[in-house]
Amino acid sequence: MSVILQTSDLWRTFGGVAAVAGVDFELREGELRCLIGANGAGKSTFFKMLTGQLKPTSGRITLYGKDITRLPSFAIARMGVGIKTQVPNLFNGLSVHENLMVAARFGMPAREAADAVDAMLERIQMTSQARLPVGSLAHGHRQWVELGMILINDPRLVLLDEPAAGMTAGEVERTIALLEGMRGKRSFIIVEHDMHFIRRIAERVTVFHRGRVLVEDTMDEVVRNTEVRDAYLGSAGTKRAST
Ligand SMILES: Nc1ncnc2c1ncn2[C@@H]1O[C@H](COP(=O)(O)OP(=O)(O)OP(=O)(O)O)[C@@H](O)[C@H]1O
Repeated sequence: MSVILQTSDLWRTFGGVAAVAGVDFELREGELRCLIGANGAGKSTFFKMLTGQLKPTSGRITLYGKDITRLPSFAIARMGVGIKTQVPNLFNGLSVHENLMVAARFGMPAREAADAVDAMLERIQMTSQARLPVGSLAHGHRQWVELGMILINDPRLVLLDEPAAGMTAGEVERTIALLEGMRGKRSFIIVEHDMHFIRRIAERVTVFHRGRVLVEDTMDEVVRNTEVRDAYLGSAGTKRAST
C-alpha cells in the first residue's frame, strides 16, 4: 500500500521546550495507526501539526504527495480528511439530526444529505435520539454525534484525538465496532490513552517519548518492549494492556 501521509524531521518548540523533536513518520493507505505515550510525550503537538491546528517550527508534512506543512485545518479537511480534535466541535443548541445535516451539507446537495444523515443515525445507533438537542446528551453520545459528523462525508483519512475519552466501557465497545466497520477501507491516525481501546483496535502503534518516536510496532511487541515499559507503560500499564 502506498504512503499517503509523511512527516520529515518535524519539530515544534515552545520557548526552550521541544515538544516534537525531529519526527519522521509514515502512514500507508488503509492503515489504522495509534499514537501512544506518557503525558507530555508530544502526541497532541504532533497531531495538531498534522491537522493544521499548530504550525511546525521546522520540517515538512506531505499528504497525498502535497506539501501541507503550512495549510490551515479547513484546507486539510477539504483534501478528504476528517478531523476530531480534543475540543468538541458540536452545535449544542441544535438537534443530533441538525448537527449531522450541517456536516453533510458541506459535502453534498440537500436531498443526498438527508439520506446520508438517516444512514449515519443508524450507524451511530442514535435514530431514536435524532430530535434531541446535542447539549442535552451524555458525553459518550456527544462523541458519537461528532464521529458521525466527521464520517458523514466519507473521508479517506480520519484523524482522531482521544475518541474514547470519558466513555463508559460499553460506549468504548460501540466506538470500536463503528471503527472496525471501516478498517482497511479508510486510513486512521488515533491518539488515545485508553489501553483497552488501543489493545482492541490497534494494528501498528507509534510510541512517543520526549518528542521523539521511541518505537513503532504491533501492540504485542510494544508491550513486550522493555524500553517502552520503562518509558511509559510501567508495571501498571503493562497489566492494563494485557487484560
Ligand atoms: N502551547 C504550549 N505551550 C507551551 N508548552 C507546550 C504547549 N503545548 C505543549 N507544550 C509542551 O510540550 C510537551 C508535549 O506536550 P503534548 O501535549 O504534545 O504531549 P502529549 O503526549 O499529547 O501529552 P498528553 O497525553 O498529556 O496530552 C509538554 O512538555 C508540554 O508541556
